[in-house]
Amino acid sequence: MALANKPGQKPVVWSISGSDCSGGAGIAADIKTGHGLGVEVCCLITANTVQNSQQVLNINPVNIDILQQQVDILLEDKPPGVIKIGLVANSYQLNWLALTLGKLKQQLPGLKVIYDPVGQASAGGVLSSLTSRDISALLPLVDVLTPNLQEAQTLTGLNQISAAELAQAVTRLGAKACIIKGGHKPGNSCDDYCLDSGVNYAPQAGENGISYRLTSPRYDTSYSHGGGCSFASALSAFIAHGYLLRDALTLTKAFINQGLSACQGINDYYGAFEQLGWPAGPEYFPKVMFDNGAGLNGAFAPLGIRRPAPREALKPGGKRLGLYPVIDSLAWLERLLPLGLEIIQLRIKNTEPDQLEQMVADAVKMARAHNTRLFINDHWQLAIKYQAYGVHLGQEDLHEADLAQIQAAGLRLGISTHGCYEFLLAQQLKPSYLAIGAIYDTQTKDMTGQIQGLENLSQLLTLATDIPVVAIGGINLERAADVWQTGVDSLAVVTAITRTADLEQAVRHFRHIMTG
Ligand SMILES: Cc1ncc(COP(=O)(O)OP(=O)(O)O)c(N)n1
Ligand SMILES: Cc1nc(C(=O)O)sc1CCOP(=O)(O)O
Ligand SMILES: [Mg+2]
Repeated sequence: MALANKPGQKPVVWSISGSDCSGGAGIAADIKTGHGLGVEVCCLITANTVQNSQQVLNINPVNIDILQQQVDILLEDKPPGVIKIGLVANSYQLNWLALTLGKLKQQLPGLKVIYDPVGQASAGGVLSSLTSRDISALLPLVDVLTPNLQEAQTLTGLNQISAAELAQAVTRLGAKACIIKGGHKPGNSCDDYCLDSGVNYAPQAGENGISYRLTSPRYDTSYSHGGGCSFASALSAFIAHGYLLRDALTLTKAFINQGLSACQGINDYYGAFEQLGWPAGPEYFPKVMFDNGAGLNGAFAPLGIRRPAPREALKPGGKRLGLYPVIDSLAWLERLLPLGLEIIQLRIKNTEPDQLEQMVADAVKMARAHNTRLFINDHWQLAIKYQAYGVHLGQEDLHEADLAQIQAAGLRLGISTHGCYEFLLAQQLKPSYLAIGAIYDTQTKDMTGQIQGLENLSQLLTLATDIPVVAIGGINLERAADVWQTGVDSLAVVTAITRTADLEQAVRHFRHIMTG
């Protein structure tokens, strides 16, 4: 996805919410957040509220005729990528909104709707008299609902159940995804729980979607008026930029943590949340809670320079790994091994089990004879059986493979990631390398919705630790220098090797780029 921050290229978010005259919440929060995150915010104001840090005096709903005129005129030249809904002040507005969203969704097929069900001001005071029954009429049109724990309980009428069960109850009411925010729950950490039943393309999502928890330490500050609105508007902005929900939420949490951290320790004045723009440091990013039952404590072995020493130093002398061909046959291996590459992957798809086993056995023997590090894609049991140098696993495989067994057998592990959510998740397993893809569109595999681009790759590299990073997807000789200059440790390629007319020359050119 491209981060279109330049004027004229900004994604458009419509904010349908109330004005807060004290400046912290509602439309004010949405505009400040949108400005910081490179989206254009169009404002459809539902109410002109009278409030300060202590109380809400009046709501003053806006007539739906005015809202309808605004929809009509904006559709002419600023159609939305995302609609963010905040305060819906009365049932007229709610009914109008349900009708209007239904029409807009038909007219604009990619449109996403994010709804932050604002009922109460954080200073105290009721902002909307709508009942949960009223609100539930809107939910089938909502892609992501962002209630806090209390709002989710009110909406579903369910108490004393976990965030996971609450999120399920909310999605049963019609919302495609639900994020239960943990900001108001006491404790040292702040956990947000997400159930995504299919808002975005997510290859590992099962029938019931994916669920996860993002956790961060709690920031001690009451300087957070408008934090809830800013959360939903940041999420809207990231989704408008084209991020998958899981990445948009991870970035949103980092955005919120960054704002709260700027006011850490300030508790004597009830001020507005600080919208500081794009998250600028790894310290603001949450931990992605993940459990595949492997119970791993340690790290996988680093990428030693040559077999067979099992625990050699990571990238000795700071040497980057360079070219990483990903091939599917012994014939390719035979041609590549004499060229003295540091690392090769055998990626075999759709081959009969006996033939597959023989191929893995032979490949391991051949690579060992050339002291080349051979990773086996997918087939981790065979990799262990024949003592390959390493295993490469995709995100889906992480839930099925026995990582503890791979680690105990002394094999290295490489993991594919596609965005900050997967990157942070995989980083916790301390693999031998992390792959990021797809950098560009690729002919080799359907990577719809997961193209990172150089900008996103560079941002992900700011989250990297000392684990080497491999870039993959659409990399060829013309693009190699740009990708290499981001600072990745390796370029993994399929077609740039397998479709070249002159293999030796292609390898030589790649090497030249990577030493330059
Ligand atoms: C270096 C590298 N990065 C990513 C991949 C993709 O692996 P995976 O997600 O397991 O998908 P398939 O390759 O199995 O289609 C890779 N193979 N190598
Ligand atoms: C196998 C694979 N995995 C990717 C990922 O992003 O995880 S992209 C990809 C295809 C790489 O092939 P080529 O170099 O021909 O574009
Ligand atoms: Mg795989």
